[in-house]
Amino acid sequence: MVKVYYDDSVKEDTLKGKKIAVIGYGSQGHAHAQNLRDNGHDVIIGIRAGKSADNAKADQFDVFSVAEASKQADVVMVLLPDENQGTIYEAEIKDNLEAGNSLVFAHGFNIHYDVIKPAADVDVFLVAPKGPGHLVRRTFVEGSAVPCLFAVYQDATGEATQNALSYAKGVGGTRAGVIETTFKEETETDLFGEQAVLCGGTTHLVQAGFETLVEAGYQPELAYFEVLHELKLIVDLMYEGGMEKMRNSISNTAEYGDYVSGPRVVTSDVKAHMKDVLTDIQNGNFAKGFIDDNNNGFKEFHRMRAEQKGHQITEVGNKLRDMMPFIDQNK
Ligand SMILES: NC(=O)C1=CN([C@@H]2O[C@H](COP(=O)(O)OP(=O)(O)OC[C@H]3O[C@@H](n4cnc5c(N)ncnc54)[C@H](OP(=O)(O)O)[C@@H]3O)[C@@H](O)[C@H]2O)C=CC1
Ligand SMILES: CC[C@](O)(C(C)=O)C(=O)O
Ligand SMILES: [Mg+2]
Ligand SMILES: [Mg+2]
Repeated sequence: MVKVYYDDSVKEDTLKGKKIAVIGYGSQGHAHAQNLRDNGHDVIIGIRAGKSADNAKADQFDVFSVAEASKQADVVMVLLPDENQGTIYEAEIKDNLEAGNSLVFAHGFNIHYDVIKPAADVDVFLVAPKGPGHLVRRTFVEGSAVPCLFAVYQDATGEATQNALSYAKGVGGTRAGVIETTFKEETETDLFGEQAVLCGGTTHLVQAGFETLVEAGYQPELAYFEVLHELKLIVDLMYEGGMEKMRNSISNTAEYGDYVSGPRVVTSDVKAHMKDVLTDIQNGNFAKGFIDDNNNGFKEFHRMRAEQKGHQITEVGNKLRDMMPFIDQNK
């Protein structure tokens, strides 16, 4: 049985009194920095000039360049885009780490795929929230939390595990549960989850459902409510009580249709394709494609982003959400 760490399991808050530099103030950065500070940690921000830096200053943080923050800190948490971490680490972080410092990540990508090769005298660990950064902050403020994973890649001081747990507690993760993993397992499962189910799988399932209804002559607005808006309400029930609670709340008609038609849509072919996706993650093909495209100015990424934005579901959704003031699109 896996050990799950909760607040009570982390007796030694070893990072209290140490200086933590959060590098980057985007989705994860703003949440880690604010949650850690609210839990009594000493946090500074390392960031370039621009919107994120302005946000960090507006949130009353001391803001420095990436190099200066890395130099001042005992713990350097790298919350930059994965595709830029290698370059910024070489230019601004590497030479500012001292023996015994901690180099920390929220995703194992750059260590696992050998982009960043840290010096042997620093601790290297990850604390990876299993949820979007804005929800890491929102749930923390509401009194709950997003669960986290932690993993130790390199333990130079002998204190890396305790420090990782102290960090996980600082961002609120131990309120919900924190599980130990490895950089390999975190990287591969996170990439698989976001590609096959959480993001890629879900968006393309929703779009296919929307297109099927619209192409059959049904109203696009109705199709949006049916396959996108209501998805949240269904997933909320699964979040609260698993598939059982959701199936208990829907009609018998819907539950019967779930069993009869679900497997007609998500066929054994789909699982075979999922296995292909996992293989490309495990053998490094996905990482190579992502890194190569970034080196090529992200041409393919920007083409796909523009194509998706042009889909009819975007326009219909924007119009319908504008009519629902209780949905705060800027939250
Ligand atoms: N998004 C998420 O919810 C999750 C992310 N992660 C991981 O967390 C890490 C951060 O991802 P995420 O929060 O999405 O990243 P974001 O893109 O939201 O934020 C990146 C931050 O890095 C800053 N930045 C970019 N380039 C530079 C630079 N050259 N110098 C200094 N600062 C720079 C950006 O500032 P600017 O405004 O100036 O561009 C921004 O503040 C990644 O490893 C990711 O895999 C893990 C779990 C979930
Ligand atoms: C699901 C996407 C994610 O892995 C996350 C929010 O956990 C990410 O990389 O943003
Ligand atoms: Mg994730
Ligand atoms: Mg991810």
